[in-house]
Amino acid sequence: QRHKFWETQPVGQFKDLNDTSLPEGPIEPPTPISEVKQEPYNLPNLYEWVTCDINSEDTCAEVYNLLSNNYVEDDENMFRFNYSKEFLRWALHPPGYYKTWHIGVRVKSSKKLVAFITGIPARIRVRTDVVSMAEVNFLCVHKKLRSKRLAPVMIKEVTRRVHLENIWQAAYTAGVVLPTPITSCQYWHRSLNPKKLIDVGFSRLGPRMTMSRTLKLFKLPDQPATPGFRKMELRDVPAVTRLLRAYLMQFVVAPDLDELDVEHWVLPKDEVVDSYVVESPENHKITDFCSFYTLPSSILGHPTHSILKAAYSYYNVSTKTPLLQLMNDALIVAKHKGFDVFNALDLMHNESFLKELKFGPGDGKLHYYLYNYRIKHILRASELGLVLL
Ligand SMILES: CCCCCCCCCCCCCC(=O)CSCCNC(=O)CCNC(=O)[C@H](O)C(C)(C)COP(=O)(O)OP(=O)(O)OC[C@H]1O[C@@H](n2cnc3c(N)ncnc32)[C@H](O)[C@@H]1OP(=O)(O)O
Ligand SMILES: CCOC(=O)c1cnc2ccc(OC)cc2c1SCCC#N
Repeated sequence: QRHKFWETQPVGQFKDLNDTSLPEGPIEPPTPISEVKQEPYNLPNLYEWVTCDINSEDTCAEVYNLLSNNYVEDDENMFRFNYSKEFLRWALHPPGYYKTWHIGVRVKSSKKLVAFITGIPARIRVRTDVVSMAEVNFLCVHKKLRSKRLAPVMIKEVTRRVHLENIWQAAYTAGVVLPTPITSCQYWHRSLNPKKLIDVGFSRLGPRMTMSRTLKLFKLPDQPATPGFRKMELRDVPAVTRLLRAYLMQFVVAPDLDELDVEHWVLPKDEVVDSYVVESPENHKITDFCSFYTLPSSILGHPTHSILKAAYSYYNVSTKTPLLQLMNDALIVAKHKGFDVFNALDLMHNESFLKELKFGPGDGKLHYYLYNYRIKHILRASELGLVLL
């Protein structure tokens, strides 16, 4: 089908899919900063650009409300992501972030926030090439302003502002197929609170399964099984950074994280991100770690349940504890914290534990994209080491 906007962009085009003569790497060269468009793109007359300061409580609340009412819903409109304000502050303020990459659109007269898009800087390795990129996320147009070609303007504006910082590549994900995915991942879900998932209509009682049999099937121990399994602390950052850097080297695409990045992205933050290390009881070495982030969803139109508490598998490294046991401990602590479901993508080595730990496949796919960077062959999900929020 015609992608009138995406066909104009430096991204892998469907028509080039089998052309193996095209080299891997940047599609277009950088341009001199002086040649980058200095002024913002034109918006339709009623609207104006605004740079959103997420540190401002009022602005953060406006962004939260826009996303809470207008961001991504599943195909059956059962759920809508409900990123919290503290999560948004975490997601948008990594080391080296640019305020100017947090872009809103307001109605000139009412000042109502009606659209949003963000970028954050990241070093992403593609094979042996470490590239400075923007991770683009939280693209949202108010439901009342859909199908007016606002999204391409939002995308061009964030691209322009990223170019002004001499960055020429980006990484992003979407539930929709666009030109052209570098890989596609499947979501998997592990029930922690099966009764609630059945109540809301996400899960159904299996054939020949009673509710009590179902509760028993998903029951988890009260405590983790691994000796030395404990919450990650600031003092663990150097060891966890070493573990994570070594582990991510095996993937074709992965973030290049230093200690400051690990401190920001992986250190526990209440109601945002949880992380655990295994400290070997005999020599006190950190041998493994696991992490998951908190992303609730609104449950749409349900009489008694309004919020789904979902944990999302983030980065996990096992060097001594079997990954299966490490992830089962993650399920145990997530259940203990009151999550209803533990979600994971089938990237990295996740396939090795999904079925055995009673995850079920979701019906949604998550497609990964690079902007202005061609990959010769589409990757297997297991070659991907990048989790975007
Ligand atoms: C060097 C730096 C480069 C930085 C930039 C890198 C690229 C960053 C790219 C962004 C990454 C974001 C990642 C991210 O945030 C994670 S994916 C979540 C995206 N947000 C949502 O799904 C929220 C609910 N939906 C909406 O708000 C609207 O439907 C949106 C705003 C999605 C589209 O608004 P609309 O009113 O429904 O549609 P029009 O304005 O009429 O525009 C139609 C055009 O938009 C194309 N479209 C639709 N959905 C898209 C999507 N998710 N990515 C990219 N493009 C998307 C579509 O293919 C068509 O183009 P085509 O005609 O060529 O097919
Ligand atoms: C119970 C399992 O489903 C979800 O956790 C969930 C929750 N909220 C969403 C909001 C928007 C949405 O749009 C694609 C999907 C969900 C999903 S399924 C895909 C995410 C995962 N795992």
